[in-house]
Amino acid sequence: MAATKRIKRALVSVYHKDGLDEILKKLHREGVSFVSTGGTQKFIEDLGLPCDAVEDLTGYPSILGGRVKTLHPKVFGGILNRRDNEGDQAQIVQYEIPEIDLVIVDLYPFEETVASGAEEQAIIEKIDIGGISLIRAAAKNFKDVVIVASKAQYQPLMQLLNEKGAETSIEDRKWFAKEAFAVSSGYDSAIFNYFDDRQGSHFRAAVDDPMHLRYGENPHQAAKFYGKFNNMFDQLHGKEISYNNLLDIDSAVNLIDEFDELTFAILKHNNACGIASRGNVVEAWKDALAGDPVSAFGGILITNTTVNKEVAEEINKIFFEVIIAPAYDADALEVLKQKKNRIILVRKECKTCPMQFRSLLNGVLMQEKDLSIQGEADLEPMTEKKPTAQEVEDLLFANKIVKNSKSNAITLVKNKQLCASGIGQTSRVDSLKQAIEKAASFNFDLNGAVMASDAFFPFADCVEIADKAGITAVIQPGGSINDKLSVDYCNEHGLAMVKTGIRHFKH
Ligand SMILES: NC(=O)c1ncn([C@@H]2O[C@H](COP(=O)(O)O)[C@@H](O)[C@H]2O)c1NC=O
Repeated sequence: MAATKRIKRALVSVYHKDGLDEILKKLHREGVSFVSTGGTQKFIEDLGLPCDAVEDLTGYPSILGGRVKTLHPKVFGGILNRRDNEGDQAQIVQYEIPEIDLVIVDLYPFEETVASGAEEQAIIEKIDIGGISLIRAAAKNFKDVVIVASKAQYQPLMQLLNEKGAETSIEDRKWFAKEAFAVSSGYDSAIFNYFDDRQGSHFRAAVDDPMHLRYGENPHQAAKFYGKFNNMFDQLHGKEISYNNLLDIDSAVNLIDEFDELTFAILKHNNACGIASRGNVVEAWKDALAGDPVSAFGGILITNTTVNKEVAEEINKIFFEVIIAPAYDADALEVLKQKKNRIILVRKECKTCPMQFRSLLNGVLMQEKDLSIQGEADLEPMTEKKPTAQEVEDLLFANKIVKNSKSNAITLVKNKQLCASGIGQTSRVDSLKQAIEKAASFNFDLNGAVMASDAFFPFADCVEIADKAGITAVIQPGGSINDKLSVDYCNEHGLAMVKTGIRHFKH
């Protein structure tokens, strides 16, 4: 019980004053006295409670336009002195420093100021110095001091006061200290993001309000998303987003962003199982669905055009989890909302993070996102036969899909429609065989189709299998010491092959 402490004096310095009334009144009833900075002091006194001015404690006024108000040994000595350290105690007596056992801070709203589009000078003034120092000091001395570092901790503090009066245990204080360091590290990360010219692009484990997810990869795993989902999407309908939903949504967005033409795509487990570019949304949907109507069940749908009622009625014939579009006609929404759980998302104008992170072992991997897109000018012919104009369009189309498919990946395309992909196989030959078999099972005629490979061909086996399936043109990165084997085969059998020089592994 030795670690139980009673709060006697609180330093309160909050930017937003709301939400504190009941806490302050309760603390007052428990005999706690207050010391406060200008605006907060006025707020406390307006509640009819006594409050000392921090200026009277320090003997200094607030100076430099409020940049220095609590930064003083009388304040920090009162927080940081170790109650069981003789030297510390002698010094606080010598310098007449009153002890402070509770610190309540609500920091200057830095992120909100940045988001409001304010001028740089206004933003810089919202970098809290005194408040963050108070938080760090009080959290460091959690053995003796309670730190309430943001409004999010008002409720736990109120609960504590209701349960125990002004008494706190070491466990209570340590919990508040942990929360305080989450606030201070999140705050500094936000400031770093502002100064970093790749804004928002780095890993911020400490963002203040992660999005709660329905569950993780499996229902027995809890999960959170550290990001700003609502900046990217408006959810119009459906159940709470899950971890797998987010992975699929990310894959869907990355895929659709490759296409300028009107396109519809269906994804399952992060890979496209159907995609087509067409002159109107109904045709695009129908030809995407034809790619693999079996896998489409329970899939993620994405398009880069408005969803109208006609296509909504077509889509409604199958079960799917999520639909993403830039806009929906009102009558289309009525149709899509018929199923209660369906997640309907409007994609907003908002950039995705240009960096990728992945946790493994005891750390986090970071890499630039694969943002390389190949156009016609990037295609280098490798064979005597050159691809036709139609084949070039299909090769570029296939290359965009294979880039967004799990390696080893092979994609077969005809007339800007995905015929089939082979994905996530340990050998490229297996990927190709899987794709050919799948295309056949959905009645695709591969004569005149094209093949994309996410990495080079070490042997001629893939082009040989492709040729026998009717494929007439191939796109690949090139760069194998054995490129010649595949090129020779294509020359002997009249296939066109182009290389891009860019590998698109996706593990
Ligand atoms: N400069 C200081 O010494 C200082 N001490 C506390 N603050 C902040 O001042 C705000 C409260 O000011 P007021 O009580 O005057 O409204 C709080 O957000 C607190 O985090 C300070 N301001 C910025 O650093």
